[in-house]
Amino acid sequence: MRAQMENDLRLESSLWVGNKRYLAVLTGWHLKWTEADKKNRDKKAVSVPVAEVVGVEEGRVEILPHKSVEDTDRDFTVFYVKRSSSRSSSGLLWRLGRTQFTCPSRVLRDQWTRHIRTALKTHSPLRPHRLMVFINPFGGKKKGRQIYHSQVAPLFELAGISSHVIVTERANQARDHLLKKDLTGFDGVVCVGGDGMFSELLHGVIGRTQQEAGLCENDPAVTLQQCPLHIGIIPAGSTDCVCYATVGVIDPVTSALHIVIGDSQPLDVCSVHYGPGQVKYSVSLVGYGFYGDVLAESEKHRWMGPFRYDYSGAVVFLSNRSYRGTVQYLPADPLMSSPRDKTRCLSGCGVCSKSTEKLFTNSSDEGSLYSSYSGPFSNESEDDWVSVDGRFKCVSLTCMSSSCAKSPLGLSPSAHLADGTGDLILVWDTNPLGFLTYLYRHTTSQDQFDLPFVEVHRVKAVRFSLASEGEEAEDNGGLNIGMDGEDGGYNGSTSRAGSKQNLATRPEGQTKTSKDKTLNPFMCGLCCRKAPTASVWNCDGEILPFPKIFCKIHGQLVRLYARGIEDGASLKDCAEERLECNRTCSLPR
Ligand SMILES: Nc1ncnc2c1ncn2[C@@H]1O[C@H](COP(=O)(O)OP(=O)(O)OP(=O)(O)O)[C@@H](O)[C@H]1O
Ligand SMILES: CCCCCCCCCCCCC/C=C/[C@@H](O)[C@H](CO)NC(C)=O
Ligand SMILES: [Ca+2]
Repeated sequence: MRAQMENDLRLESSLWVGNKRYLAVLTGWHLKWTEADKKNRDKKAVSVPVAEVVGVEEGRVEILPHKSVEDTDRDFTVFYVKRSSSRSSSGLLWRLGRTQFTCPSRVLRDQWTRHIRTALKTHSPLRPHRLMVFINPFGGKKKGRQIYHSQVAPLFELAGISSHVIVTERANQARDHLLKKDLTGFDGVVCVGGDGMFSELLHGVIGRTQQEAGLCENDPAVTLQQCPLHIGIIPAGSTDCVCYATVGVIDPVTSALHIVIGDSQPLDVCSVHYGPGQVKYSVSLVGYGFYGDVLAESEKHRWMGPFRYDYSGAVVFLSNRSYRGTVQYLPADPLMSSPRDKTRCLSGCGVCSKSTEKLFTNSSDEGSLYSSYSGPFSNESEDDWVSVDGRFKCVSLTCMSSSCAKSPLGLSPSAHLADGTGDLILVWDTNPLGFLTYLYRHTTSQDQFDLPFVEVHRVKAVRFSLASEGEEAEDNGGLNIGMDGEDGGYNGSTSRAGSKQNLATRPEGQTKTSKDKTLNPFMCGLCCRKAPTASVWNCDGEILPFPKIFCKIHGQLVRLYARGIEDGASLKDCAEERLECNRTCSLPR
């Protein structure tokens, strides 16, 4: 059947590109053209997977930066994905490649365009035909509209995608639209903005899917239904962490091309249950302590634009806070992978593919992806939970590496996009220099987990609650100085929650005295106020002012128009220094 289709689509002709003659061959999977010299010996050859052909047009056509069409009888123009490596990021930049072919006759030209279009339909079933696009005109540097109209819309038009564009007028408009309005006929939704806009789409798409399935998303016991609508991200925000961690570059053209060719990347999602029966979703960071405080501080300075995070980071760092609490987690299967295994989740990741088989019972059947998910944990008991009690600088949970321009390897460099787990990072209270070392290592290829006051666990679920008032009063608000070890390092232990050996594992050396305070050069008056006893949660850039939460990772709950990070030159540098590639398939597909 497949061979028959392959044969029907096959086309082979001698065509001209400029003033050179080429042998052009279209099979079901590739379009290849090979330069032929006078003796017909092969010279230069270009091969483009059909899956990466963007479109074909009659005549001599140009799209970017401006559209121009010369309507000639014997010419056709093929547009496709062309890679160029970029040293400043971890992935590869994609550009629109273009080749103009001249045929000996109009009949042959029409045969070529027809065959290429049929091949696209046959081999790229996930290419979108209709998209709903939400533009946040105020995200990042406020260039969302311009980015969409100049760099993205022409590509959508070339690929024959019809888009319904909504420029938002208020926060949560995109989310509400997805929850309430008619979405019939749309293949996917796209946001032009930052992580906050992505989060709106995430909530809208997940909420809508559960509504339609008659499921109560607020109930932590419910196994959520996979979302059929794909999400595309055109980066135009401040951090653009989700885009960076799933594509490897912050580049609107690259992201638009991933959408156009219908790439599909499953993504783990963490549901965060808080307050009286409420839920939020996160893919990049559920963070308490430092990251919560930075977000709360940065919201006061939105007018600064993307710089607000640097400013607030410095303010919060200088205030040197830490918080007491109890963290409980359900460990993931250690045989599958580990956050310290120094691998990296790249396009075609083997760990994620193995997880697909585990997460979905009939993974060989594509249609079953949305129906037979077995849930993040069905067999575990209370005895499987591990409980940790102490004073923390920050507690972070991330479903993916959360790499971004500031931290090219991310919060957890070996985390996976679609393995059904998250990485829980506990940074125990330490002195300012120690914590600065931890933060600084995010910006380099040094291992931020190789510090005595940091631990990381691959998990399926997490609970957090504040210390009781008595415990908190006992050791509130102190400061240390000096590097790790005796003064601030962690030497606590953990216990199984269910085994009731429990808790009280406060790291030694963290008793705060007034003498410590007088020694601290970072005080600058900021700490003279009584330190707050509770922080807030940062849920992908949104503040959750409820300390007590329950988080559960839902493997591959949504799908993005992306394919994970492609191995680029700069990534190779990282790999040589510290990380090994665990990709199982070679690209392009
Ligand atoms: N028209 C609008 N007016 C005000 N706020 C909006 C509007 N449209 C969307 N928003 C909200 O603005 C918030 C921030 O937007 P966005 O994420 O696009 O940019 P950012 O905050 O600069 O980037 P990042 O989230 O990557 O740091 C989002 O949470 C979104 O809910
Ligand atoms: C001395 C240098 C210190 C530099 C510290 C760099 C630490 C970078 C860590 C970045 C983690 C980003 C995680 C992403 C979070 C997003 O969900 C969220 C929304 O955009 N962004 C923020 C900043 O909260
Ligand atoms: Ca994951």
